[in-house]
Amino acid sequence: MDIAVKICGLREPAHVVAAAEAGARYVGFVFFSRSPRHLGLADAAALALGVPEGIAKVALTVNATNEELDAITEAVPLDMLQLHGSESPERVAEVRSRYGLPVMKAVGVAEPADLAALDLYQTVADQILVDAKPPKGAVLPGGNGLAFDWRLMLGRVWRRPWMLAGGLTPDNVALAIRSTNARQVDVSSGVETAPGVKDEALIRAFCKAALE
Ligand SMILES: O=C(O)c1ccccc1N[C@@H]1O[C@H](COP(=O)(O)O)[C@@H](O)[C@H]1O
Repeated sequence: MDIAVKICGLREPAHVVAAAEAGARYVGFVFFSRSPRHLGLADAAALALGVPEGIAKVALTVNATNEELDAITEAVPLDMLQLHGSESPERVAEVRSRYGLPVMKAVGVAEPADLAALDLYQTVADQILVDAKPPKGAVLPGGNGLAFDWRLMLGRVWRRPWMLAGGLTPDNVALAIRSTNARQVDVSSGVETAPGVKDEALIRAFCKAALE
């Protein structure tokens, strides 16, 4: 089975190397100051330069303004924008056209009613990211290490490529793939030893479990 892995929230060159060597197809950089994974522009630009050809560099933003997105896209060589806030379908379409980059829109899922948003966003985004809905009052809209009930995904078909996220770890990613039929998986906290602290061995273990 051809599975694509995204390792999100990278901050260290050694972790980019580990992700690349382990077969990840996407690496994510977080531009959200409240996240322990937040990167400044200069650090992100330097990190992006070390990403091997063929691995997509994804900028994760949360309700970013045009000014913020202008600064990010001017400073950092990117292949995709991940919109992880409450961006409307119109805003997703605007960002896609303004920056000429593929856009992946994240949608938080906790119950069947949440899936309707996926139908809507697939009409304007290049990809959709199905993540767990954050708990009420959470500081972060994602990256909380929280999974949702994968049975909600049974029988769902979308016309756009989609990625499964939320609480994935080296221990559960194979089951998550089998349970949801996902062809793409995204992880952040599941390959960390503390919030924002990635671990090479966990990155390699996650990729191995997802890809074998
Ligand atoms: O990782 C973050 O800090 C983050 C901040 C704001 C929005 C999203 C964030 N991460 C994304 O959340 C999902 C799930 O992460 P986890 O594996 O459950 O920790 C994933 O798509 C990350 O890209």
